[in-house]
Amino acid sequence: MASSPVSVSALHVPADWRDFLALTKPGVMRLVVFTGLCGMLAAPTQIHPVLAFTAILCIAMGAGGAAALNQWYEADLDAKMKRTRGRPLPGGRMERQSALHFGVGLSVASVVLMYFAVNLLSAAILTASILYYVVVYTIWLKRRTPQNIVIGGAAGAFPPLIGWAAATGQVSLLPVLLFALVFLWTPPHFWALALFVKSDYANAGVPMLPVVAGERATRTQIGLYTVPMIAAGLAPWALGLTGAIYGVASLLLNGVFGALALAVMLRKTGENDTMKPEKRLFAWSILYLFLIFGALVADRWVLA
Ligand code: HEM
Ligand SMILES: CC(C)=CCC/C(C)=C/CC/C(C)=C/COP(=O)(O)OP(=O)(O)O
Repeated sequence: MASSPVSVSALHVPADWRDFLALTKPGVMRLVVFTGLCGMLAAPTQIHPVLAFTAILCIAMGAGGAAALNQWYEADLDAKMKRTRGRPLPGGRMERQSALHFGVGLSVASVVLMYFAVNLLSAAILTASILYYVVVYTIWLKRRTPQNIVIGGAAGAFPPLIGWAAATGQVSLLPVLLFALVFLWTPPHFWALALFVKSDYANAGVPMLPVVAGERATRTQIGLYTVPMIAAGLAPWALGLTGAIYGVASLLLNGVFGALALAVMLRKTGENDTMKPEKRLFAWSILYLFLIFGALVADRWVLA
């Protein structure tokens, strides 16, 4: 595996537990873990609480380990971006080797524990998502193509499938629709952010869509992905796989998402633009996913 060229500041402060925690990207991973938990709770079987806890712990460890490996590989990029230059590696608080050992250790432990404590299928999908994030997205696509997050984004869509597979030992239509929802949600989620941190990616030479194809094309793509995302969000209800709680929540949440995405799509950026609609869409994308997965679980448990 090729390692990336690194130019980080000289080590000055030794890493402590906070730096290892930061390597797991806890802000992003709480939603990843939440979608995994909801996938598990929406399944039509009741998993033993100890097994459920173990499976969620494994998803958190796997996602955290993959995030550490992502930062091990791209410490050079992180050092060039305002948003990421304070991370433990570019900040000079940790050796790359430590991040590598931590990332590999957590990832391997998560899969082994999932296999022995839960089941083969959930361990296999967890392995696929870790490899997908680290190898397909981080190492292969991120520096090469503006489609990096469309193809690579599948990594973040696996957790609901993992949760479902942990509870049932199999995969069916509903978790596949949840996979599709997160997969189609990722482009509007990320490109809304990329529009207002465009210069960071340009400085680091990362070919994100607004840098390579421009703002206009990015706004159009946000709109184009939002349409099938809304369809995937409504499908569990439209196909009769969920009840009225999910149906009503999904209509409302997708309606707001559609309106905010349309506002971003139709806009032209002016001088000294504060990018409020883009920031609003990005913030809403996160709340949206928490709420729609929460509604799925409420639907299953309240109407049960
Ligand atoms: C390739 C796909 C994705 C890319 C490139 C991406 C990129 C980003 C970036 C750059 C940020 C802002 C910086 C940060 O807090 O780290 C962010 C924030 C966030 N992302 Fe994503 N994201 C992707 C997929 C996902 C997925 C699948 C989830 C969850 C299911 C997710 C959940 C979040 C959350 C919760 C935040 C806010 C973090 C906080 O408040 O600290 N993202 N994303
Ligand atoms: C179970 C399992 C392995 C789940 C993986 C979850 C996953 C792939 C999440 C992707 C979200 C994420 C951290 C994107 C950041 O992109 P980036 O790395 O380009 O962001 P950066 O610029 O902040 O480093």
